[in-house]
Order: sequence, then structure tokens, then C-alpha cells
Amino acid sequence: MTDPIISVRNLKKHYKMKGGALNRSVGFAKAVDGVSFDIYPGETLGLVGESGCGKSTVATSLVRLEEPTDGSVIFNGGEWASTSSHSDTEPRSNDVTTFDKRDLKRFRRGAQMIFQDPSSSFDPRMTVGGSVAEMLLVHGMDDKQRRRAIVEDLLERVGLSAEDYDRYPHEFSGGQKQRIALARALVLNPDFIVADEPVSALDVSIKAEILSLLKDIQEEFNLSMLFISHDMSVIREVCDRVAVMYLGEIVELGQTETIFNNPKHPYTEALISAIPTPDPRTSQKGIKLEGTVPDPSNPPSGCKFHTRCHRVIQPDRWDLDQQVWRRLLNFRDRIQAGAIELDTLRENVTRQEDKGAVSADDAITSEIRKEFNLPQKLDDPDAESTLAEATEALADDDFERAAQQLTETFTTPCEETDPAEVSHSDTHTSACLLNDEEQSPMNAATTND
Ligand SMILES: Nc1ncnc2c1ncn2[C@@H]1O[C@H](COP(=O)(O)OP(=O)(O)OP(=O)(O)O)[C@@H](O)[C@H]1O
Repeated sequence: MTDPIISVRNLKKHYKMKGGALNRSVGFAKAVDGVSFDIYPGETLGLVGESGCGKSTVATSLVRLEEPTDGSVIFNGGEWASTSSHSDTEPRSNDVTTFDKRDLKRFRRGAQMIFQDPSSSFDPRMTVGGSVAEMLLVHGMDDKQRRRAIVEDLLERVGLSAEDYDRYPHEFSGGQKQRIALARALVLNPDFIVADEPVSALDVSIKAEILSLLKDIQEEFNLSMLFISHDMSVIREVCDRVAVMYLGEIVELGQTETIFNNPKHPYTEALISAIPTPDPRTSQKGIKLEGTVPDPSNPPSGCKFHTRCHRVIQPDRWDLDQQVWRRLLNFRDRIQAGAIELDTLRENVTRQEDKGAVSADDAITSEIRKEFNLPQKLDDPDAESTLAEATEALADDDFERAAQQLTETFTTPCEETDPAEVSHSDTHTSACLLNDEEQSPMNAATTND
């Protein structure tokens, strides 16, 4: 097998968080927390996840626009080692994280970035041709005419014309600017491109054109690409393999078709089910990804996705409807955080009493269940008894007792165990307790039987 162009191992970027009157360090936001992947020549790897998962931080850390906290980024592109500008005899590192200024400059010839917003990446006072040609000048091409010829050719290859060389950024639409950004990324003949949400700021019709251009250019130039997007349908269109990222970690990695046809991580499953369909009434698998990505300075314990996972594991003692189990845990977490507006619920109850609908004593506990979409009676008597005690404690304004009841009774292995990576095939991995025969209590129970 050919060597990867780029190998990322255990990449971390932890931001120091400051706070308090003295602006002291109060912890870390683990934006990227141990990410590993390879990208092979001519391949496009997609990095997908919701906003705040850490995708852009992976990109900026791996090209060292930001200094990574830990990990290595081995770059083998552009016959890197043999064309080094270093003349000394010491063995040379190809780890980007250890590059000095000179190596970094050479590396950046071979590894280019395209960003989401093409408008902000051009100097409004410079012609677009001049902006692209400047890259050649910085990297030592003194011949002005040669620079111009190369740039004019590239402008044509990205679907513009040679005459556009002398025009200014404001004369172009968003899609055209993204074409110019692509020309600028290509002008130094790179091996590797990081495209960070390159089409998400564009209109739908333009999006398709730019994606198609990216695919053509990638083939023509035999480029390797890290393609970042929050949009699963865009990822499906352009990527050979996909890495799914959640809260600083890769939770699933595999061939694009495998990921879409046989997702193994519930987060991947949820992202796929959220892809809009032409008819919004069809193809909904009933998976609703509620809430947002948690704060990386205070991540959940165990599996970081457990607070939102529709497949969050029930211990053996329960056999509740899975949706009800999810809602019970949501209820528990909200009570624990003190995030419930009892006064509003009481007002609702009073309004209902005015209409003579409900008796006063049970009304508030019933209203609490309604608020959290919980059944008025759970099938399991033990679970029901705990829930009833907790709602009664809440009705007495005793948050502490309610929280204690719920946290002692309703627990999940997903919050206790950090899932290990499991291989489903040579090219497909995921990190979920449900897939881990050794770690999953459900599998352990089946094995023991
Ligand atoms: N300089 C910083 N200091 C502290 N936290 C940061 C910093 N930059 C990013 N973060 C945090 O790191 C996390 C990951 O951010 P990042 O921009 O990489 O996510 P993303 O998946 O690319 O999302 P988006 O698509 O919205 O940019 C977020 O919680 C963000 O708030």
C-alpha cells in the first residue's frame, strides 16, 4: 500500500480558559482531544460534525496556523525529505509539529488551505490576479511575466478567464471568489489541500458548481484533500472516506458508502437521519438530535455523546422503551442542573384548575411529566416508584432529594466508561460501547449466558 501523504496521530489542541477577577487559568477547553487519521495520495477525507465539534481546530492545528498541544502530523507530500532546504547531515523530521520557520514555509507550499468565506481572504485593493501571483513571488518566482502566465492559465482552469486577472475582488460573486481562492490554493502546485467548509457560505446552485469543480481539480492535480463540512450530503458527494467528529474526538471513520449504508456510531446515524429529503415527511428515521455540542471545557464523563445519544445504554435491570429511557435521563440531568421552571409549571396547573380539569395534589407531578414528555405511569414498577418519588420531592421544592433519587437509580454505563475504538473491518472503526464486545454490559450479559 502507498504511504499516506499525511498522518495525524493523537493530535490535541487544548485552549487555556481564564476567569475570575485576576484572569487566572481556570482549566482547558479540549477543542481537539486525540485525533488520528491518514490521508492517502489522491484521496479526499471528509471531517464532519456539528458546529463546535473541533473540525476547524483540527485544520488550523495540522497546518500549524495554531500550535497543537500534543500529537504528531507526519507529512510525506512533495518528496518533502529529499527536497529539503537543509544542507546539514542530521536526519530530518517530517513531523510538521516540530518544523522550524524554514521547514514550515516549505511545508506550506505543499499544503494549502481554502476557507469558508472567500470575501475575507482577499485584499480589496489588489487585483485578484495580483493576489494569486503574490504566492509565487513569496516563494521565489521573480519573473513577472511567468507569474502572470501561470495565474492566467489557472484562472481559466477554475472556470474564470485570463482577463479576470486585472479585476478586483468586489467585482466577483461569492462563487467566483471561491474559484479564485481555489486558484490561489493551487498556484504553488500543492499535494494536499485543507478545505474548511468551502461551500457552506454559497447559494445552493453555486454550491453544486463549486463542488463539481473541486472534484475535477482534485482528479486533474491528483490532490489529497481534507474536506471539512457540517453537511453530510456535501460530504457524501465529494469524499472517499469520512471521519465523524464529536466534541474533539473522532467517533467513526470509514469508507463513505460504508458510513452512509452501515453507520456504527449513533452520532453518525443521527447526522445521516438529519439530512433533509425532498419530501420532509419521508425518510425520517425518528432520530432527533436534541440540544447542541457540550462545552469542551466541561465535557460529559465516559462517552462524550451519552448526554444526547438516542441509543444510550440501559443497565440490565431496566427494560424501558428506549425513548422513555432517553427522556428519563434528560429529566435527571435537568433536575441535577436545577434547570426546571417550577413556577411556570405551577401557573399552568392553576390555569387548568380554573377550568376544573385536574385535582390539585397530583396536578404538579403530572405537569412535570408532561413537561419532560414522560408517561404518566412507567411500565416498570421500580422505575415508576423512583420517578414518582422524585416528582413528589420536586412538588415540595426539594430539588436535592429529587436529584438524589434520580441519580442513584437511573445510571448508564455510557457515562462511566470511555469507549475504546473498535474495528469493524480494515477500513472501518467506531468508538461506542454498544459495538465493543468486551466493554458493553449488554454484550457481556449475552456472552455470559
Ligand atoms: N481560541 C479559542 N479559545 C477557546 N476555545 C476555543 C477557541 N477556538 C475554538 N474554541 C472552542 O473549541 C471548540 C471547537 O471549535 P471549532 O471552531 O474547531 O469547531 P468547528 O467544528 O469547526 O465548528 P464551526 O463549524 O462552528 O467552526 C468550540 O467549542 C470553540 O468554542
